[in-house]
Amino acid sequence: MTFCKKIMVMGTDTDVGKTVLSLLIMQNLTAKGKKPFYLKPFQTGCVGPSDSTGDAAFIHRHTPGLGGIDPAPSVLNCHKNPKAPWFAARDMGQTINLPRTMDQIKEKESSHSHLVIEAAGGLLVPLTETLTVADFIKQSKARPVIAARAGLGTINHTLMTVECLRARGITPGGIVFMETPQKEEKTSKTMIQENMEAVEKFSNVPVAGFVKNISDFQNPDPDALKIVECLLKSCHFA
Ligand SMILES: Nc1ncnc2c1ncn2[C@@H]1O[C@H](COP(=O)(O)OP(=O)(O)OP(=O)(O)O)[C@@H](O)[C@H]1O
Ligand SMILES: C[C@H](N)[C@H](N)CCCCCC(=O)O
Ligand SMILES: [Mg+2]
Repeated sequence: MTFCKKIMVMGTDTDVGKTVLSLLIMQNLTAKGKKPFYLKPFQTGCVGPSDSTGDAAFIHRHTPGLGGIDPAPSVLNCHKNPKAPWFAARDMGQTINLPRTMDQIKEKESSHSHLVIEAAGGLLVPLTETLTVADFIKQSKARPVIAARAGLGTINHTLMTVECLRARGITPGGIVFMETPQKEEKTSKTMIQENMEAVEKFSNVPVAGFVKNISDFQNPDPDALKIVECLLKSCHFA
């Protein structure tokens, strides 16, 4: 596998921890003296590109050196309603222009050493009436890593995501399980281990680990940073 300067943080669903995983990757690279650029090409539920509640603002708030910098250049398509990009754009009388978005990404690529790109929702979420997030990932040529929920149901969703990528000729670089705040009872350690075992065995994609609940995003647990280091190594991102 060749070294890669573009990583695509994708997920098994919306709300599975893609932004938190992107943050950990940004923090890892920044700590190594690199100057990564975060991109959120399709942000829905977006009041404006500088929106303080958006994913890009979250990344900026918690990445050393980015606090106070306007996150707007990270957001390439901003649509108000919190739904699939196809419909969020359509509600505003617009259509997502994928070729233009790809050009914008290429431009960022030429001016930054590392890009951390966060996809939208899960793999088959529509961007337009004919294109999905999977088409975007394929065209981006970025190395995909998968954020997955840690709890019950994740084996099926994660394995389907891997199959779906492979069916399109896309090779996933690694998987990280995230402890997202859940209303239901906390998932037991045993079940999390079983989930990781099943996914690794049936998918043959390296599982970097399980990121426990982070209480301070400015200072994540050293274990979380170790998992990200292992992920970046396994997918040859440097
Ligand atoms: N390891 C973790 N520790 C603490 N909170 C987490 C963790 N992972 C995710 N979360 C929280 O879970 C929620 C969903 O995570 P996140 O925003 O990263 O999901 P997402 O996949 O990026 O969603 P979207 O599809 O909207 O971009 C957020 O409130 C986030 O802060
Ligand atoms: C609004 C949300 N946070 C995401 N950005 C968009 C998620 C779209 C999910 C569509 C679906 O899978 O049904
Ligand atoms: Mg997000």
